[in-house]
Amino acid sequence: MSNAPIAIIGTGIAGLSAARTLHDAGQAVQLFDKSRRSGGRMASKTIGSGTLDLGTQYFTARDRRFTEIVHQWQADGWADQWSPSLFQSRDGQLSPSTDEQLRWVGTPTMSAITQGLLDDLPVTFSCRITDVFRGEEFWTLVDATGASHGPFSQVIIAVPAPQAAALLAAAPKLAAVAASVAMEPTWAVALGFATPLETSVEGCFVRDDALDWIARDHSKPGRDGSLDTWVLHASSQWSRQHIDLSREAVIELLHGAFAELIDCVVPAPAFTLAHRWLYARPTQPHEWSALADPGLGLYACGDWCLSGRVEGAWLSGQEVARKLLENL
Ligand SMILES: Cc1cc2nc3c(=O)[nH]c(=O)nc-3n(C[C@H](O)[C@H](O)[C@H](O)COP(=O)(O)OP(=O)(O)OC[C@H]3O[C@@H](n4cnc5c(N)ncnc54)[C@H](O)[C@@H]3O)c2cc1C
Ligand SMILES: NC(=O)c1ccc[n+]([C@@H]2O[C@H](COP(=O)([O-])OP(=O)(O)OC[C@H]3O[C@@H](n4cnc5c(N)ncnc54)[C@H](O)[C@@H]3O)[C@@H](O)[C@H]2O)c1
Repeated sequence: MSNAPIAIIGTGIAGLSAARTLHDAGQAVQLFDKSRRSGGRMASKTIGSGTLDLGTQYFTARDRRFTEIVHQWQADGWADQWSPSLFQSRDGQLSPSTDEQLRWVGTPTMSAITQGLLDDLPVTFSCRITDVFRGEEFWTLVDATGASHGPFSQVIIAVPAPQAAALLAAAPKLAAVAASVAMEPTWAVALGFATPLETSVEGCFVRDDALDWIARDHSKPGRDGSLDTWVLHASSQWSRQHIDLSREAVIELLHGAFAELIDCVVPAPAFTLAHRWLYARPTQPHEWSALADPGLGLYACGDWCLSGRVEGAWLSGQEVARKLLENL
């Protein structure tokens, strides 16, 4: 057995779930991410004095193992329950839609969870891995600048399926599985109002043309900042149809749809932002848990291996760590 560390590509919840478990089992890990910080689709955006959750809005916990870890995160101060005043909108009709479901958010921002998991594990940010190849004994990673990283004993790829497919070239069967997963885009828009909107809506499931979900970000626990902030998510279909639209045009259209939907006057926002998530969610859930070629030492995990939600991504990371440890 070699002393070379295990490389993990991706510091979203799946990669970090695996990293933490491997580290706790005494394995050395080295993480890489193309972004400047951890979180992936659970990342939060800093806007002036506050922050916004532009991707994941909340998460639910149905699996016992995930429920236990979420309670641990709550005890650590990284997560808390969010009980928004919930509505739904169908055919332009807004109506209350309360339920009993427990919903969780990171505190004070969604990214607090991945930051907590990352802690002081070794990580290289702003490093897009473009090639993963195996020599006689060890793995080497190559980044977009052409620089090499290694040697590594094993590699875990924890990125969205279409990006994972290219990095799994050394294991064609795994690459083919990843390549078979279609992922849908989501346009996200944030609006900040200087004066709070006069509505009791804090979250709304929408089934109209453009929008899919709206949330009063400011209503989540631990959020500060002076603006009344809202996040709007377009439906997969609308996002696909408007995939190449400019940010300004997307803000204008979704702001218009929001103003039509909400039951109050919507003044001009003091702040706007648009973000395009190209690989927001798999078109359907899968039951792979994680992909593994133990002989080679190449593994893959991510939300696309399970439910396409935070819970599925975390469970997939657990499963990849379990498989890897089992094969050491
Ligand atoms: C708009 C939106 C709303 C959502 N809402 C919810 C919700 O309300 N509830 C819920 O449960 N889930 C929601 N989700 C889904 C949830 O965010 C994901 O299921 C989960 O965060 C996926 O985690 P992951 O670790 O698998 O992938 P990611 O979070 O995508 O992490 C992958 C990481 O890999 C990095 N990366 C990619 N390619 C490379 C490369 N070549 N080299 C280096 N790094 C690379 C990326 O920068 C990223 O940090 C939402 C997603 C989006 C986009
Ligand atoms: N936009 C994206 O890219 C993206 C990606 C992944 C997940 N998501 C969203 O994340 C959420 C996570 O799913 P979950 O199962 O953890 O959460 P959940 O149980 O709250 O919601 C699941 C789905 O059930 C319906 N629903 C739930 N409560 C409702 C209510 N009170 N009134 C009306 N409809 C209600 C909605 O259609 C909702 O999408 C979903 O809403 C999903 O659409 C979005």
